[in-house]
Amino acid sequence: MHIIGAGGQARVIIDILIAANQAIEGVWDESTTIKAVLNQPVRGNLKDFKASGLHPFIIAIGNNLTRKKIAEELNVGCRSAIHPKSAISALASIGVGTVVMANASVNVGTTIGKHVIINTNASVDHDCHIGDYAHVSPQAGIGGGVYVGEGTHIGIGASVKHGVKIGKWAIVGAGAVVIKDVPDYAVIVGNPGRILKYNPI
Ligand SMILES: CC(=O)SCCNC(=O)CCNC(=O)[C@H](O)C(C)(C)COP(=O)(O)OP(=O)(O)OC[C@H]1O[C@@H](n2cnc3c(N)ncnc32)[C@H](O)[C@@H]1OP(=O)(O)O
Repeated sequence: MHIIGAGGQARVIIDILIAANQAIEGVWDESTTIKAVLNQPVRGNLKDFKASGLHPFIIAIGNNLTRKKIAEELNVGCRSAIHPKSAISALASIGVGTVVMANASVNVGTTIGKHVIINTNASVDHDCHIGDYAHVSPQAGIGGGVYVGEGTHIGIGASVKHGVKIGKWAIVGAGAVVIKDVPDYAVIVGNPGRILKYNPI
């Protein structure tokens, strides 16, 4: 697998691939100063990678919008990375380019989109929909039947009540407790969650 990105997300994904006994072929990043990540050499930038035609690859970029932009440029040959110690229902689906980290759980009937991050210890319960390019942070808990729109970031330790609908490109702040629907682009903090502002992207 080729890794696009050479930051913290790349380190985590390389660790997952090692745990899953998958070979790492190289890392690709715009930085000219980072030469290697966890002993994996940086072989070139995104343009070099595109020109190489190499695959499969995974986009190891934490920023949801940047991940989307790169995914739209490199749309063939992408794979997901699933930690062997995650618990994914056989009746759930995981999209291409999605990362599921250690001790995360995805329950029955849930659909996870493409290029999503389900971070360490996150719990996504039954019959949820997690949109493309979303990120469910460590220790976040998503109840049954929750809808999360494209590009939305659920912050670390946040809780989302069952049945809630969260719009696209929203941010649920660290530790927030979401008990009612959240509009597109809203930034939610606190318990109960309230709108702090709107995400300007
Ligand atoms: C492996 C990993 O690391 S995964 C990444 C995990 N990271 C996260 O989950 C981060 C999630 N992001 C947050 O919680 C952020 O604080 C955000 C997006 C909610 C707000 O960020 P900013 O827009 O920079 O807000 P800022 O820090 O300026 O705070 C604005 C106000 O909101 C309050 N606030 C910010 N975040 C929170 C929060 N999570 N809960 C409660 N209040 C908050 C601040 O105290 C401040 O209040 P004040 O005006 O009364 O002083």
